[in-house]
Amino acid sequence: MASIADYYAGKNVLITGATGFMGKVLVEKLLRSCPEVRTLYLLVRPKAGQSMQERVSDMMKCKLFDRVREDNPDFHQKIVPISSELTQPALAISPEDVERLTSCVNIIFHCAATIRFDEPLKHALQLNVIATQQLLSLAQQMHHLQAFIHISTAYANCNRRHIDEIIYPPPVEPKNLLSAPELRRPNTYTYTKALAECVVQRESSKLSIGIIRPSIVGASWQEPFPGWIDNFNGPSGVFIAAGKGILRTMRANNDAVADLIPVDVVINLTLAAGWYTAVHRPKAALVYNCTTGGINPFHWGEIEHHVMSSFKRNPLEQAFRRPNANITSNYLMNQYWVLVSHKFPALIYDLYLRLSGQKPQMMRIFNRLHKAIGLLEYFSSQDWEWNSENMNMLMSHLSPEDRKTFNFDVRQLNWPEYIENYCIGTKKYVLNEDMSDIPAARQHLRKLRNIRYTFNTLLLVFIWRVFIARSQMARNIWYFVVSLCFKFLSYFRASSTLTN
Ligand SMILES: CCCCCCCCCCCCCCCC(=O)SCCNC(=O)CCNC(=O)[C@H](O)C(C)(C)COP(=O)(O)OP(=O)(O)OC[C@H]1O[C@@H](n2cnc3c(N)ncnc32)[C@H](O)[C@@H]1OP(=O)(O)O
Ligand SMILES: NC(=O)C1=CN([C@@H]2O[C@H](COP(=O)(O)OP(=O)(O)OC[C@H]3O[C@@H](n4cnc5c(N)ncnc54)[C@H](OP(=O)(O)O)[C@@H]3O)[C@@H](O)[C@H]2O)C=CC1
Repeated sequence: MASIADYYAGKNVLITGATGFMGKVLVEKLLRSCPEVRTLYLLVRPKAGQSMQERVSDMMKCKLFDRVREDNPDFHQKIVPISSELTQPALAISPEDVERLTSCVNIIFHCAATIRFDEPLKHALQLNVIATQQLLSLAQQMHHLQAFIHISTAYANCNRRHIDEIIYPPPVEPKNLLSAPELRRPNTYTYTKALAECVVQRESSKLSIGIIRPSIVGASWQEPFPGWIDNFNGPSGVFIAAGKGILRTMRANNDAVADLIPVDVVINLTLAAGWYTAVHRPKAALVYNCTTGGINPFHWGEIEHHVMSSFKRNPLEQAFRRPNANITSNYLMNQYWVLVSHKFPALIYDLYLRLSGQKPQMMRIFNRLHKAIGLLEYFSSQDWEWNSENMNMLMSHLSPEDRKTFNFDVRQLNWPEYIENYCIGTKKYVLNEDMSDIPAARQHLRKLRNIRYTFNTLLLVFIWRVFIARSQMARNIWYFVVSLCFKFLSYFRASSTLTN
C-alpha cells in the first residue's frame, strides 16, 4: 500500500484556516514531508489592511517555514491563495475559483473556526456551523474529492465524562438553531463545534469523512522544532502570565488530568487520517479523539510545578514579580489569593504609577486576566475520559517509516522536557524575547526577590512593634525568644572553642 507521502504526491489539497495556529503547521508539514504534493489551495480572507496574498506571503516568511525553505526555496509556488470569507453566502468564493476548485481538489482539511469562548452565539454559529455546511455543499460538487477532514474539538461533548469516538445527538436540532433555549455547554465554542460535528456526519453517505477531535492543543513537541507556538490561547496565555509573575493563583484541580496535546501530533494524525479516509473509504465518518490523558496522563499540579521551575531557570524579561503561581480547587482559598496576590499588588503598583505621573494600568491587566482564566477554569477543574481506539487503529495501519515521519504516538512524550520547551517557546516565539537576555532577566528576578525580602522584613518589624507596644504577653514572648537565642549562641561559641 502507498505510504502517506506517496498518497499525497500529485494531489490538490484545499485548506481552510491555514493562517491560524494549526493551519500553519499543517501547511508546513505537508510541504516538508510530502514534497510531491501538487497544489495547496488556501481559503484566506483579507484582514487588517492586508490582501490575502500579502497575508500568505507573510505567513511563509515566518520561522516555522525555515526547514521547508531550506529543502525547497521555491515551495511558495505550490501555494495558491483563494479569496474567501467563510461567513458570507457561498463562502464568498468567486465563480472562477469555484470552477477551479471543483475540477481539481482531491482532499479538504477544514480547520477554520472561531475558537473564542465568548463569541456571540450568532457569529459562532455562522462560522463554525453554517460555513461548515456550505463547505460540505461545495465539497459535493468536487469531481475528484477523496476525503473531507473536519477539525473538531475533544470538548464538543464536554457535558459527558466519558467520550467515545462517535457522534452524539446534537444539543439542539441544527435547523432550530437560533431558537435554542439554552446552550447545555460552558461556552458558544463547544456548543457550535458539537453542532458542526452533526452537520458533517449527515453528509457521510455522500462523502468520505474523518473528524479529528484534539483536546488542548499546545506548542510543538518535535516538529519542525520543539516548542513552536504563536498565540496566547488556552494554556499558553496562562503560562506567560505566570512566567511574568502576574498570575499567582488559578482555580484548577491539581489531580485532574491536563489533556494537552502537541500541535505536531495533531497535524501528523490529521494527515494520516486524510490518507486513511481516502484510501480505505470507511462507510461511516470515523471520529479520532486526539488526546493524551488515557495514554500518557499528566496532571495540572505537575504542569504547575514544571512551568514554575522552567520560568525560574529561563525567566521572561521584565517580570512583574517572581514566578510563583499556585493552583487550588478551593473557591474561597482562590478568592483570598486573588485579593492578596493579585488585587492588592495591582492597587499598590497603580498608586505608584499615579504618583510618578504615569497612567495606571495594572488593575486593567488583572481584570482582563481574570476574565480569561474565568473562561478556562471549567477545563482545568475537572477531567474527562476519551476513548482513543481509532487513533490506535490508525497507528497500526502505518508502515514503520510513516510511524516515524508522521509520529502521533504520545506514549513517547516526556512531559517535563515538553513543558520546558513549551515555556521557552512562549518566550522566543510569542513574546519575541532573546535567549541571550536570560542573565539580565535572572538578575531582575534576584532584584525582585530582594525587594520582597526587604518589604516582608519591614512589614514584620512594623507589625511586631505595634504588637509589642500593646501587649504584655507579646513582650514576654519576645524576651523569652531573645534570651533563648543568646543561650543558644553562647553554647555554640563555647562548644566550638572546645573543639578548636
Ligand atoms: C501555571 C499554571 C498552570 C495551570 C494552567 C491551567 C491552564 C488551563 C487551560 C485550559 C484550556 C482549555 C482549552 C479548551 C480546549 C479548546 O477547545 S481550545 C480552544 C481554545 N480557545 C481559547 O483558548 C480561546 C480563549 N480566548 C478567548 O475566548 C478570548 O481571547 C478571551 C480570553 C475571552 C479574551 O478576550 P479579549 O479580552 O477580547 O481579548 P483578545 O481580543 O482575545 O486579546 C486581546 C489581547 O490580549 C492578548 N491575550 C489574549 N489572551 C491572553 C492571555 N490569556 N494572557 C495574556 N494575553 C492574552 C491577545 O494576544 C491580544 O493582544 P493584542 O492583539 O491586543 O496585542
Ligand atoms: N487551539 C486549540 O487548542 C484547539 C483547536 N481546535 C480546533 O482546531 C481548529 C484550528 O484552531 P486554531 O488553529 O487554534 O485556531 P486559530 O484561531 O488560530 O485559527 C482560526 C483560523 O480560521 C480562520 N477564520 C476565522 N474566521 C474566518 C472567516 N470568517 N473566514 C475565513 N477564515 C476564517 C482564521 O483566519 P484569519 O487569520 O483570517 O483570522 C484562521 O486561519 C479549529 O477548528 C478549532 O476548533 C480544537 C481543539 C483545540
